[in-house]
Amino acid sequence: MPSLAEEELFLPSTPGKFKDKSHSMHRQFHRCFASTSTMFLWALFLIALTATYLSFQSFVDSGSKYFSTAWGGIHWEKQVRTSAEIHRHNGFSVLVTGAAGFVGSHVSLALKKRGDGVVGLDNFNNYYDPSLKKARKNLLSEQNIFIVEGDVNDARMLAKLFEIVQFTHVMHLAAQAGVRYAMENPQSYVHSNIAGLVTLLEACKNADRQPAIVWASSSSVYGLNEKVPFSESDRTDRPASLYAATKKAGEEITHTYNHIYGLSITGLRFFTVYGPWGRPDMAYFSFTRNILNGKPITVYRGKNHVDLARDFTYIDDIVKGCVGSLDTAKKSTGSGGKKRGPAQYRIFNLGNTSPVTVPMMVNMLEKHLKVKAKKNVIEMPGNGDVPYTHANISSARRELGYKPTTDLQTGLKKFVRWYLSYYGYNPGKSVK
Ligand SMILES: O=C(O)[C@H]1O[C@H](OP(=O)(O)OP(=O)(O)OC[C@H]2O[C@@H](n3ccc(=O)[nH]c3=O)[C@H](O)[C@@H]2O)[C@H](O)[C@@H](O)[C@H]1O
Repeated sequence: MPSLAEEELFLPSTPGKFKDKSHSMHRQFHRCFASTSTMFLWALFLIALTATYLSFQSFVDSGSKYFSTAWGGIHWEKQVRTSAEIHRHNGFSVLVTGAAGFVGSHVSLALKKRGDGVVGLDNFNNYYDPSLKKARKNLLSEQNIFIVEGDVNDARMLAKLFEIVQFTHVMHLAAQAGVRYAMENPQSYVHSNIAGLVTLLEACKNADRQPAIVWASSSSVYGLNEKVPFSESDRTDRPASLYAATKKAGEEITHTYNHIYGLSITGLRFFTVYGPWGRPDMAYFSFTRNILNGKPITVYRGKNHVDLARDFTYIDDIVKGCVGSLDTAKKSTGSGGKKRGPAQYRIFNLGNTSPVTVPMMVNMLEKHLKVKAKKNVIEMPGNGDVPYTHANISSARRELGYKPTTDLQTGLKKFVRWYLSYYGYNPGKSVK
């Protein structure tokens, strides 16, 4: 029997009307039944809702599988195969990720020129003007280098590429670059530099002939290290930006894949790479644009009015370092996900070994552009920047034959010449 309190709960809300007890119990049963079935229906509804949400999530997560029609098909496979063809004795077939990027496009052209097979991969994202990436793509296409449009997070697409081509090497340059942008869009760094790296390493480790991997780390891993010049054995456990932290994480992640699966790994710590076809987000590039447009530039300065300095490194020198790394990389030892012996693991600084202050760099630009800059000098905001970089390159010199030959003055002259030929002297034209 229901208690009074329970009974009261089921009393009709309309007061003043008499109901006999059996009638009331019958109604209670009905109400009880009705409420149980309502709850059941609600539960069903919630389950259906959760299932719909989860399947939508996985649909979105594997977005490129469903949204991208940019890869696959007989014609696409033929383009990949043709692009990967080797045209020299003992040549390589290299998958270059980030091939429509600054360093990626230069490295791809250098490899193709000497007869290696090159297949590019790029997601053409809009971190900076995608039309510049398309222009680089056209440049590569003129040299018969095909760039697959896709993301390194797309495991199915990578598996397909490895099924079509037995890559001897992977030059992994796809990344979310930029030190300060990490505060605006932290997730993009995790997506490309961590998740994307792992997806790529998984594909490499599963390949039946595992490729040797050379990939782009960064000088930013030295973070708050004060010992100069920076040597590969220096501390790298105090990153100053999320960008640096993801690159440092990349070094640890590649180490585990080397250790567990026998992948041959070479990590290259690039020092502020600049030159023709460069990245519009970098200071030398955006300063050039602003100076030509008569707009002010913001020059950061360190504590106590100390100028910031960078070991600016010219693109052609970096390309030589990349190619030298590929040439000296030993084979991976595993196959199909199984390690068969210890594999090579290396890290090199690729810098210029002669830091130049940012105001000096601006002076050089003014000279080449023949225009005076309008400078706003402000104290460096706490946005991930480090005051000074300087590479010790003795390891790269010894093991890769790396020897930078272009000083900043000469390199900026070449950059300005390219900039003017590409954009024209066109004040008012905006470059993203
Ligand atoms: O070696 C690296 O690992 C990194 O190099 C590059 O980073 P950075 O060395 O920071 O280059 P970059 O932005 O050109 O700033 C140059 C200088 O100008 C100063 N700077 C910058 C912007 C500005 O508006 N004003 C200014 O003074 C700024 O404070 C700095 O002192 C790559 O972008 C990065 O992807 C990564 O590869």
